[in-house]
Amino acid sequence: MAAGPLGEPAAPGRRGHDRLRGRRSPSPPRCRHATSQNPTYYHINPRRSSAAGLVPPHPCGPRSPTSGPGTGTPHYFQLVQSSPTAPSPGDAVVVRGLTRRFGAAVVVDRVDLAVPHAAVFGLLGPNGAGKTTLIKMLITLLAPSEGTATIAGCDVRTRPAQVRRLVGYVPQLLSADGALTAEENLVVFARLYHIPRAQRRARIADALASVGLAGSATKLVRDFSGGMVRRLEIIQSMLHRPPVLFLDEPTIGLDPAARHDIWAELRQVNATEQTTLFITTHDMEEADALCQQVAIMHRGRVIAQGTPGELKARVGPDANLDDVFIALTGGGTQGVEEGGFGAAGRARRTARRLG
Ligand SMILES: Nc1ncnc2c1ncn2[C@@H]1O[C@H](COP(=O)(O)OP(=O)(O)OP(=O)(O)O)[C@@H](O)[C@H]1O
Repeated sequence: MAAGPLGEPAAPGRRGHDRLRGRRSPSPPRCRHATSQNPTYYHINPRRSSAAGLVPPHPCGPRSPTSGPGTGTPHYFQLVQSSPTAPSPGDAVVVRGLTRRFGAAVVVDRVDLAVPHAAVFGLLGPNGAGKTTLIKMLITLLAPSEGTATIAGCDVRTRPAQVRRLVGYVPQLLSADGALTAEENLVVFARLYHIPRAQRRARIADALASVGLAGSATKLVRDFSGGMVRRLEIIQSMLHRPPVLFLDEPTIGLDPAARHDIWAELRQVNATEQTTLFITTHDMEEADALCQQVAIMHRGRVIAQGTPGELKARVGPDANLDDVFIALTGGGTQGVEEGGFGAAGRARRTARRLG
C-alpha cells in the first residue's frame, strides 16, 4: 500500500479516495522522483505552469531526494530563530520580510518562511500573534505593507489573480451557507472558480464521495454536524484543485472524534493529491499529529521553526509542544487582551456554530 508524505498508509479505497486519486488525468505525469511515498508529483500541469511563468511545485532541482517532505529527514527548516529559512525553487510558499501594519501597529513583522511542496506546515502562536493576517496576505485578501511572498513561484503582489487560482482557503469563520444544500454550496463555488459546466457534476460528486458526504449531498448544511461542515468546506476549497491549501484553525470547536476525522481527511488530501497544507492551530496535539514543520509566531514575529521533534528536544527530553509553546511565548499571555474582543468573539462564535 502506498504511503503519503506523512508516512501514513494511503488507504486508497477509503471512502472513495481512489476516485479522487484517479481523477486528475488518465495517466498522471510522473518523474524520476515518483516513489511509493510520493506517487504523483506534478500537481499542476508543468507545461501550462511554465507557460504562465510559474515555477511548478516540484522536487526536481537542487534538493536532495534523500531529504525533504516524506523522507522523515529535515530539509532546511532548522532550529534557528534569527536566520531566515533558505528558499528552494520548488517551494510552495516563500515569504521574505513580510510585514503588515494597521496604523501604527505592526501586526506581522518581517516574517521569513519557506514551505516545501507537499509539506504539512503548522503556524502556531497566541491569539493576536498575526497568523490570520499573514495568511490573508498570502491569499491576496490583504496587501502587504512591506516584503514579498510567492505561492508556487507566483508573487502575491504582482500576480494576485494567478495566486488565487493556486490557493484554497478554509477560514476560521464558517464559509458554507447553511441555507443551501451541500451540493448547492459546491455549485456556487464551482461557478465562482469558472469550473467548466461539463466537469462540474462529476467533480462535485467525486469531492462529496471523497469525504463520505455523498449521502448528504441534498441535505441543508444547517442540519450538518460541525465535522460535516468542516469536511464540506475542505472539499469546497479544493474544488478548483489548488496546489496549496490554507486552513485557519480547521478543527476549532469540534469534538475529538470529528477532529480525528478531519485530520484523516487532511492526511489523505496531502498524501493522494500532494497538496501543500498550511495550517494554523492552537491545538498543539493537532500540530504534533499533522505537521512535519511548525513555526511559532509571537507578536508578529516568527520566533522559532523546525520539526515538532526538534522543537520539543530543545525544551527537554519529555517536553511536548505545549511546553514548547509556553517556553517560547511565555504561556500565551498575549492572549485575548492583545487578540482583542473581536478575536475572542470570532473564536467563540465559530465554536458555537460548529459545536
Ligand atoms: N483590519 C484590522 N485592523 C486593525 N487591526 C487588525 C485588523 N485585523 C487584525 N488586526 C489586529 O491584528 C492582530 C493580529 O490579528 P490576527 O487575527 O492576525 O491574529 P491571530 O494570530 O490569527 O489570532 P487568533 O489566534 O486569535 O486567530 C490583532 O491584534 C488584531 O486585532
